[in-house]
Amino acid sequence: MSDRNTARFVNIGERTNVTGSARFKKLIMADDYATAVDVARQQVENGAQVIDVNMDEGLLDAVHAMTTFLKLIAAEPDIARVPVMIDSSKWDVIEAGLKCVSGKPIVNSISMKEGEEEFLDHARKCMDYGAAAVVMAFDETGQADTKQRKVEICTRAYNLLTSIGFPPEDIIFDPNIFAVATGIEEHDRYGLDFIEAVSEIKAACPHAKTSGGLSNLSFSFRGNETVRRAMHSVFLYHAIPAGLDMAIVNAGQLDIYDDIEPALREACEDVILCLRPDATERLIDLAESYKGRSVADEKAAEEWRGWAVEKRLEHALVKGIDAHVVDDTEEMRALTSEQGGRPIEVIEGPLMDGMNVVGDLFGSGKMFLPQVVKSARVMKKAVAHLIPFIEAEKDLLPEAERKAKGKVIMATVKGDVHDIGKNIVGVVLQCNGYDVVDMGVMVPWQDILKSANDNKADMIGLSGLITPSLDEMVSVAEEMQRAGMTMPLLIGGATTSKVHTALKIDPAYEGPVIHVLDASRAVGVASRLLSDTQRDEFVETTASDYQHVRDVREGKGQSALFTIEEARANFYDAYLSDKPAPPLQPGVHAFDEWSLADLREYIDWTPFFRAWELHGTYPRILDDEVVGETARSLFADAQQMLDHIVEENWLTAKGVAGLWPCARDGDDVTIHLAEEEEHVLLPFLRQQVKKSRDRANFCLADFIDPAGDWIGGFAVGIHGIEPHSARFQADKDDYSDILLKALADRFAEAFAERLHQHTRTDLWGYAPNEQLTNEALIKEQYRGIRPAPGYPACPDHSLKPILFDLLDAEKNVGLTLTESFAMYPTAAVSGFYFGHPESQYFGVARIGRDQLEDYAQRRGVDIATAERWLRPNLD
Ligand SMILES: C[S@@+](CC[C@H](N)C(=O)[O-])C[C@H]1O[C@@H](n2cnc3c(N)ncnc32)[C@H](O)[C@@H]1O
Repeated sequence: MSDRNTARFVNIGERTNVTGSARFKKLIMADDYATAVDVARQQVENGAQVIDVNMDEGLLDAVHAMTTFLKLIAAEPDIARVPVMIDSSKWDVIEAGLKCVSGKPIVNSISMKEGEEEFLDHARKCMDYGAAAVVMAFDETGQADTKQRKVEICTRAYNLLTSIGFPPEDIIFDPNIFAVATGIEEHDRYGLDFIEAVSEIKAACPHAKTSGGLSNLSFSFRGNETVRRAMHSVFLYHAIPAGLDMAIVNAGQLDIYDDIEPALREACEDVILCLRPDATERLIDLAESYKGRSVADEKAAEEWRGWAVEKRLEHALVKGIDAHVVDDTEEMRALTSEQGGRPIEVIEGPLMDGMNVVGDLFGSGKMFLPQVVKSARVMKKAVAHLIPFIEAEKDLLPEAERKAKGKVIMATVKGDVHDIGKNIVGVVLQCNGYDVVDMGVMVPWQDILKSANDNKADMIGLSGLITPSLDEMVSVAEEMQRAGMTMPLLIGGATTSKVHTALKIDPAYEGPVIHVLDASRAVGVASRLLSDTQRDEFVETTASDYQHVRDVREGKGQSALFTIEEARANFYDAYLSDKPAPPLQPGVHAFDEWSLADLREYIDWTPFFRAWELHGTYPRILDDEVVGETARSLFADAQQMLDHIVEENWLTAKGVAGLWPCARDGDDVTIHLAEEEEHVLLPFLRQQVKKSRDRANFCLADFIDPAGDWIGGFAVGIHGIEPHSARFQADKDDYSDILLKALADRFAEAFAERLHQHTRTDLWGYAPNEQLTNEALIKEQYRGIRPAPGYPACPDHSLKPILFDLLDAEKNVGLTLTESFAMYPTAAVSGFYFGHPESQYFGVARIGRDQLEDYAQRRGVDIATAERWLRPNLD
């Protein structure tokens, strides 16, 4: 905003509002009032002259929260010097608040929504407390949207209020700021109508003031802070001279009008003042180039655009900025051509030089994965621009091919659908000059071997996330051996390990086998394998390292096991009188479309950063000295994509939860499906490793009463990523594609958390009054557990078909299982619910031959099948 405007304009701080600030909400929900008071203090320090306080949140006792908070800030002289705006849609909360404020309060808000009588009743109460009141332009028929309605309603309210002696200087009209640039034509005049209405209201209602909630205006640009700030400043620049006295704003976030980039300022002005029919489109187009940029970035941005084209390309690659890369690549190509050069030289010269800088920074730990993936996106866009030129030249110069450092076949093995890790490694290799043939997911060994031969590949990289994939990788190695291949085999993915690679995969194949710990090691491994000078030594060192792992394992012997009978005798003796009461709502409950906006609040962000190989706990990671900057930028991009996902309904969250009567029968839990007179057996495994006397040999069945009890199950899945993923891939945008997949995974986990909570409070209802913050949920500070098949307490993935049948998960959630029991869509979670207060997670670990045979018999399968299912728990 301009300096000339600020003098008499009043900023109302908006951060002490649980509906508008996730952080403030978190603090209040966690009863952390001390930090919440600091939020108010910061608002005042940042220039807020009034602070708006809102505690309208379904799970909160808003009266209690409002009174507690107001009393606390009343005791802080540096905060209490500014008036408080008590903001609630509930009158009892407002009245409770009025009782706690010592200075002049402001009520936000009253209106004629419920008719004149209630309006005047509330107005009289405000007068009793000496409070000013925000009067919304809202009447019995709804909110005022046009200028005419705004003026009409406010004038009518003014006449009513002054007729009962309400002081006109205590009236603050809020004629509703609505979102503009939404793409809906009727919204085009919203900004202008507000500004013009303010001017007319001020003329018609002497001494009354006007206000508005500014953040609505720019709602269409959520996540794009630069554009939002510019819109707000431009809006105020015009609304204040028209008579706007105050607005609810983030006081620390207003730009100086004259400092806004002229093109952006003009585009905002066109939208807000409705100056041209294509104003929205123009602003949206322009907004693209401001995405994810801070004000400091922008200043830097202007500077680098003046550099020489080679430097600009390098800068774009290192910073991952794709906004101008096609123009710059074209400029470079034209320049090269003028000097008699060929288009391929643009790749081999400046683009590869830039990527080498990226590679060096990544290799030396000065750059991190998300940035590298962004750089790769820039590179791909540049290369895509050059390809037609290179191809057009091919007839003339058939040898004009890019010389790759090597060719790598990448695949997620048969039965597995997870590909985030594989995609990240693929991108990292590509941007370091390797040709990557990405075969996708669920690839059978036959196809992998064929593609390796057809493409004359230099190596194969296998990826997998679930434990059955480990076996599949052994099969690929065996088949490569049988086919007489010699190329290196790279192994990666969450459940893979150096030990498993050394013990199981390496012995199956005589060629080099290398476990790649994470994407940051992939380039180092690939380059050493292809280096004339380093290869032999690297292969030998790794092989002897793996031999050493095998020797140690051999010499160490294995932990002693109880017999299965001894282990059962040492079961965990839960205090069964504490078992949960029967559910309030037994049976199966399907949820077709759980609100994504609700799930967003339940996201656990720490694993999100881990997926991008940024290690640290959220939110501290954002301030981490080393990775903080990258984490913040990645997080901002994630928020921006989340805004789109939620507002434009990109994804659908489907879930199902079931609660069934059951009883423990040895290590089985028998579920009684009453209506069908049918029994379903859930066979669990028991720890067999010898324990000292006071430690039990756990089995999940131990948490269930043999005399009768209840157990639950759930499955959730996130649908709908495909069209968006395809769009990103078509746009050569791996960064957004990986981001989307990682966010879909986050939604699945958040849904599992949310549904478990709903089960405890409502469906099962054994914890009806539970009120935990998201942090407490993530720390599992609730009663009960939700063990997932494939995880250590129930490691057998083959329990999933049983669970899916009970829940009818295919129909209710649209989930299917691969032959290795991986769930599809990939962003999915399933598991059991145990409600006993002593139920806990543990690891089954190694089991004996006796339990294997017993388990095979209980499941009604042959030993070989049981062996396949339980392989990770055998020797
Ligand atoms: C993998 S984390 C996921 C939650 C995390 N907040 C997230 O968003 O990614 C925790 C879940 O894994 C499963 N889990 C963890 N340890 C387990 C164990 N020992 N046995 C069975 N399931 C386990 C449970 O389903 C638990 O809720």
